[in-house]
Amino acid sequence: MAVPRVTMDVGNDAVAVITIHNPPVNALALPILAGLKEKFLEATRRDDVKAIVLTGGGGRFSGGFDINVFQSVHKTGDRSRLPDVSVDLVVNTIEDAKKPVVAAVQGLALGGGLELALGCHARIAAPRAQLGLPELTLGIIPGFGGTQRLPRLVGLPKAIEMMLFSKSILSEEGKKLGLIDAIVSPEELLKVSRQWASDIADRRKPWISSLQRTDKLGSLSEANEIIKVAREQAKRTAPNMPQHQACLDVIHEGIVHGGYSGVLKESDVFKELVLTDTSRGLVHVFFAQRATSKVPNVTDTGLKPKPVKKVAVIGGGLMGSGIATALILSNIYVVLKEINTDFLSKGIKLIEVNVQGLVTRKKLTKDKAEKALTLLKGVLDYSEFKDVDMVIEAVIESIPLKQKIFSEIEKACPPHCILASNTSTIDLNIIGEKTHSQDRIVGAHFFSPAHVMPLLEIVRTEKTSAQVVLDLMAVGKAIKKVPVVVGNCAGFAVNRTFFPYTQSAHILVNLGVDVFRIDRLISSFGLPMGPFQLQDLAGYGVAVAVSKIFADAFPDRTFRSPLVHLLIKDGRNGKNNGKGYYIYQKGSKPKPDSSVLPIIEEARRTTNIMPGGKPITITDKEVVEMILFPVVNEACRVLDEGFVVRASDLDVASVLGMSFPSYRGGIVFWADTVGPKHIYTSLKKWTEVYGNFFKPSRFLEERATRGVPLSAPVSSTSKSRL
Ligand SMILES: C[C@H](O)CC(=O)SCCNC(=O)CCNC(=O)[C@H](O)C(C)(C)COP(=O)(O)OP(=O)(O)OC[C@H]1O[C@@H](n2cnc3c(N)ncnc32)[C@H](O)[C@@H]1OP(=O)(O)O
Repeated sequence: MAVPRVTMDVGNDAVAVITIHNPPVNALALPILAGLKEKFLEATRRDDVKAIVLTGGGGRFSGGFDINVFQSVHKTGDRSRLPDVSVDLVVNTIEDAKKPVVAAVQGLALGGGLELALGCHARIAAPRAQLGLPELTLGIIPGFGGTQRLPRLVGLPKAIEMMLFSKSILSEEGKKLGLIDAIVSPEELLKVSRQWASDIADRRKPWISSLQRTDKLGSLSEANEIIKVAREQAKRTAPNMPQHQACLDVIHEGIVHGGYSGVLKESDVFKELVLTDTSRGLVHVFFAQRATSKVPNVTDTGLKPKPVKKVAVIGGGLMGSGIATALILSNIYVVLKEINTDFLSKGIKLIEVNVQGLVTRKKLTKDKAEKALTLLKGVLDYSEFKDVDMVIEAVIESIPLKQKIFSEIEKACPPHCILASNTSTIDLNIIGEKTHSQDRIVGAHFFSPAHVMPLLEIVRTEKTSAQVVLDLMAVGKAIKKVPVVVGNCAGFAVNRTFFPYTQSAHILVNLGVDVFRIDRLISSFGLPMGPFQLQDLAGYGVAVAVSKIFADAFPDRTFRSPLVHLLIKDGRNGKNNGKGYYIYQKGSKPKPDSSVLPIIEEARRTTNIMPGGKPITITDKEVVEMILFPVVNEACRVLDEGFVVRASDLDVASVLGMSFPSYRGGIVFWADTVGPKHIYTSLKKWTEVYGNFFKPSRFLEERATRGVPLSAPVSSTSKSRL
């Protein structure tokens, strides 16, 4: 691995080009920051240098401060590892240098990388360079002066949008906003930047310190109003995260007391936020997500992914149409197969609606939408399957139907074709039982809506070949999903881990706890909605089918709640027919439906589990724990039985597939934050009172007793299914 370094070359034009070399993204590791200081001081000292250009090697300016440093601060609690860069390097050494500095930006300038460029006296960029301050996604705020300089260059509303929503822009937009001074081709970038720096030194171009500017800030009252609106919005969109309000506090400081005062406050707040649980969770998710692309015996074997250009999707329902949408949006040719013209046109219509929805929400241009739809072809037979590289079956969860389809596609497709199923629960060995192609059979489990949700759970059986897994991972990345490779068991890793979630919610209701209170508490914890609203959204058919599969697979820990059947008997089917636990009316938010209460009473009478026939008294915290600890318990079994490569894969899957709050780091990380011992003793106590559903797993018991985190690697004696 190349050693991170900073180089300096001084040309005949008396311009020193200082270059950051730290592949792949030129992260600002501590030696890089030290190297920058040293080279800037040297350039300032040398008489043969009149101006400086700062750039990054390998076609990228910089992906920002080295996030590994945050991780080591999280492990040690030692904040002194965070360097004092903002004042010492950016203000004193770069912005206040006696020689002008120009940033030559290409590829990307993110976080601390962009902040270095903001401290320069001009910025020249190559086309389509990505510029942004995504620090809030790591639970912190920009810490190298970005909260002060960005508003001064692009105005307060745009700067707040870029920081609070971590929204990056391209250099073309940056030019329009005044963030970038000129856009030139990559070949010309250094030449023009050197000339620009020379021109500033010779006073042919203005020498501007961003921190001193106030022309784009507007009046104090305007600024106050903008910040107030942003605060209200952040309260709604990021209620459990401190960094949003903190960022606005720091921006406000700079508006009221000047940029330098803002920089000082920013530096303090940045360091405080690094040690919050939010930052710990988000930094963990950042690395955990990247770790999912490393799969032992697959990505370390020297195999290369084979191109997948044409995919057949079988079934044009909600899932099939979503999957087809995701594929065509990434330029993959799709054949959609249905059993009759009526279903086929419905499937195609759903895809068109999906694509149009993205255009309406401004996530896709009209041109790209039209181009994507030209890649779709609807068919009623297998004749188009003769040259497909992959089939994704997405029909209803019926074993005989899936077995029939797999026998047919084995004959209809070329021998290299990947045979994937989007089943969310059925054992893949059973699906492929009637074929001779077990090595090509794999699960491609998308989450609904498939063109929006980022997770792709790749289910590998003992027979699936490494090449097939690798190819599917590559397809997943090509369609902008995060592929997580898991083993083959009932519900696979994600649905299996989360099956106790709805179950425990039903136990609580049958113990006398109010459904709407449960939903409110789970939403406040950070999931987008509670278990009952989620059940309404999915429709009760799904709830019945899924609970049957888990009841068969795990009868010892299944709670049979009569509630859903009673709701169906009452003519309810959740959001589908507008009536569930909530009432759904077009254009308004779901309203709790009090007429559901007698049905709940009936369920309670049937189960009769309330101690002494009276509703239990329980705190808000206990409600959340009684719903989530059984999920942690199941996660422990999934880890113990070796169905995921590493614990952090379950964290990523829970965040991207189940919308578990990323700022809590994912299900296992959160459990370790809460403490295995507390989880174990709580489950044990509930088992005594409420039965075996809560019984702690062997893995949890052992780790809690030995004081080992749940995320610590599973011992090599355990059986890995991967
Ligand atoms: C003081 C400052 O204000 C604080 C900061 O600057 S905090 C940092 C702000 N910057 C960011 O948040 C950017 C984070 N990085 C990214 O979003 C993306 O990595 C990227 C857009 C730069 C590149 O994406 P992509 O090309 O898909 O590559 P990706 O797989 O993500 O990253 C490549 C490698 O670089 C590493 N990396 C990326 N950015 C990094 C960073 N800022 N620090 C350390 N490592 C980083 C990744 O961990 C990965 O390592 P691996 O190969 O060992 O898994």
